[in-house]
Amino acid sequence: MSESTTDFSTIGLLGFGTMGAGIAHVLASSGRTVIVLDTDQDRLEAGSAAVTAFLDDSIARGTGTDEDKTAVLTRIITTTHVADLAGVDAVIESVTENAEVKTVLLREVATVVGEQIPLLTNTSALSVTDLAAALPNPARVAGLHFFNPAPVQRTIEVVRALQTDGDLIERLVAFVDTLAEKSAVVVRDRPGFLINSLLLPYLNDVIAEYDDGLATAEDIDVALELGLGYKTGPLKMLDTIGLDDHLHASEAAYAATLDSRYAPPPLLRQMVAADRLGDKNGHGFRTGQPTEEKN
Ligand SMILES: NC(=O)c1ccc[n+]([C@@H]2O[C@H](COP(=O)([O-])OP(=O)(O)OC[C@H]3O[C@@H](n4cnc5c(N)ncnc54)[C@H](O)[C@@H]3O)[C@@H](O)[C@H]2O)c1
Repeated sequence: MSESTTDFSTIGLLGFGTMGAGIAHVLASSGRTVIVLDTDQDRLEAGSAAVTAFLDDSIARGTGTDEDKTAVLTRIITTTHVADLAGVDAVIESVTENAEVKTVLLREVATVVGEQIPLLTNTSALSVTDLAAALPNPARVAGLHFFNPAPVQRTIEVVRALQTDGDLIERLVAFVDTLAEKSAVVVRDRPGFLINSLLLPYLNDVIAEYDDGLATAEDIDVALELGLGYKTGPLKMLDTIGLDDHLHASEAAYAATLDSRYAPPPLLRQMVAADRLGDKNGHGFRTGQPTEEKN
C-alpha cells in the first residue's frame, strides 16, 4: 500500500454509489483521508459495505491483509452534511449523472470549501466545460474520470475543460501517479473524452452486426478475444457496462455531436425497452441467454 500523501491529503468525495465506493477505496489505499458525502445513512452504509467487499476480496486473493482493511476503512469518513467538507484539499464529484444535480451540489460545496479548492468531476457523458461555467472560479474545475471498477481499472482520464488552469492538470497527473497502479491520460473535454469516444462507435457497430446476423454473440466475442487479443469480447463488455448505461452514453454523445457513429442502433433501444440490461439484472447479450445456433 502506498503511503504517499504529497498532495490532496484529505479529499471530499461526493456520492458513495458504484463509482464512489471504488474511488474511496483507491484514495484511502493511497494513504489519504476521504470524507464521503451521500444523501442518507442507508446509501452511506451501502457504500461502506461495497468498500468492505473490495477489501475482503483482496484478502481472499492474497493481495491484501486484515491490517490494510482496517487502515483503509479508518481513513473513510462518511457524512450527509456538506458543511463537513470544510477543510478538504480537493473535491471529487461522483453523484448521479445529471447536470442539474451535480451543479446544485457543487455550488453548495463551493461555498463551504472556498474559491481555490479543485472541484473534479467523474462524469462520463456531461461536458466538464459546461459544468465549470456554472461554478465559481471555473479554472479550478477539471474532469477526473475513473473506470469501473475503480480499484481494478488502471487508466484515469484527466479532462481539461476550456477553463481549466494548466497547473491543475499537472497536479492531477502527479496525483494519479501516487495511486497504486494507475496511469493518467490527459484529454480534452469532448463527448466520451478519449476512451468512450472510441469505444462507443465500436460497441454500436458490433450490436448492428450482431443484429444483422453476422455471427452468434458468443462467436463475436471469441473472435475479438482470440483474433484481436482483446481481453473481453464486446458483447460481454456491454453486459458488464449495462445496456441502459451504454444507451445513455451513446445518446449523450450523439446529442452533443450529431455524429452518426454514436447513434444508438435499434437493437440496443429494444434490449433496454425489454429490460435486458446485462449483468445488473441477469439478461443481456450474453448474460442469461441460451447458447445460440451457429450459422
Ligand atoms: N458506473 C460506471 O460504470 C461509471 C464509470 C465512470 C464514471 N461514472 C460516472 O460516475 C458518476 C456516478 O455514477 P455511479 O455509477 O456511481 O452512480 P450511482 O447511482 O451508483 O451512485 C450515485 C450516488 O450519488 C448519490 N447522490 C445523488 N445525488 C446526491 C446529492 N445531491 N448529494 C450526495 N449524493 C448524491 C446517490 O445517492 C448515489 O449513492 C456519474 O457521473 C457517472 O457518469 C460511472
